[in-house]
This record gives sequence, structure tokens and C-alpha cells, in this order.
Amino acid sequence: MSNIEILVGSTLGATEYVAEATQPFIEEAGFTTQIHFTPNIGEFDLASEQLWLICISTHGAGDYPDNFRAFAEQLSKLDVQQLSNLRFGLVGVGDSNYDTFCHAAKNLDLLLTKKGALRIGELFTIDVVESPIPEDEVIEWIPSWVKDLNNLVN
Ligand SMILES: Cc1cc2nc3c(=O)[nH]c(=O)nc-3n(C[C@H](O)[C@H](O)[C@H](O)COP(=O)(O)O)c2cc1C
Repeated sequence: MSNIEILVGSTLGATEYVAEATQPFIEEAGFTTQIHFTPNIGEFDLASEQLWLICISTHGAGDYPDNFRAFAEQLSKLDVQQLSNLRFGLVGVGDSNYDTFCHAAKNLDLLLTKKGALRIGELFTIDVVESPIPEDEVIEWIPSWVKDLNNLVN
């Protein structure tokens, strides 16, 4: 049985609800999940297959949320191809009033890809202007991501 590591990037808490809302859908499909509210590189065995779902908001002017900054720094210091065992899904939460809409998710996508990881499905962005309850949006999207995941794993 494969385990899905759910990583959260959140300053004010909204994205924690988004991440938690995905859990039942992933587990219903036969995966186990582990949620990381303050991810740290030491928690992951990068030499083995890794399946991550990252849910991350954007703060400052296109910056990573507080709890994710140190982790992003750790990721940026990895060698090229050090994430070649990683497949990841990515959900960005942001506010379209900012020119830097969901830039943390977009920058993370580039960073992980640069280190050899491959994304499962498209980057899914949630605009809190249009969707004041962002977990409602992720509940609509997650079944299609789980389908892509199943196609990859089985
Ligand atoms: C000070 C501040 C700066 C923000 N900057 C951005 C931004 O640059 N881009 C963006 O898309 N959203 C931005 N947002 C919107 C947040 O991403 C949005 O409120 C999100 O729901 C916060 O998620 P969280 O509660 O998980 O931290 C900002 C919000 C605040 C309070």
C-alpha cells in the first residue's frame, strides 16, 4: 500500500483545512496518508519512492507561508536530480487581487521540477476571492487527482 505524504504550507490556517479535506478521498482509494503541518526534509526518505500532495498558500508579495520557508530553503539546497524519486500533486491557495497570485505554489512547482521531481496532474489553484471556503473547491478537484495517482501507481 502506498503512502501519500500531505504537506501543508499555511500562515493563517485556511490551507490546513484544504489539506485535511483531501485525506478521506485519498484513503478511500486505498492509500494511507500522513499530514505534515511543518514539513522538514529529514522526515522523508528521498532514496525511496515519494508521493506527495502539497497544499500551499501565498503570503507577503508572492512568498512562501511562514511554516514552509525553512523547508523551501532545504529543498533549494538539494542537488539536481535529488528529487527524482518524487511524484507530487500541487494545490495553491491565493487571492487574485495580488499580481503574485499563487506564486508560492508556482515557484515551488519550478523548484521541485528543477530537482528532478515530476508533477501528477495540473497545478490546481484556488482563488479565495471566488471561493471563500477553499476546501469546497479541493473536494471537487481531488477525485480527478486520485484517478491520475491510481493510473501512476497501478
Ligand atoms: C499579508 C498577506 C499577503 C498575501 N499575499 C498574497 C500573494 O502575494 N499572492 C496570493 O495569491 N495571495 C496572497 N495572500 C492571500 C492568501 O494566500 C490567502 O488569504 C490564503 O487563504 C491564506 O491561506 P492560509 O490561511 O493557509 O495562510 C496574502 C494574504 C495576506 C494576509
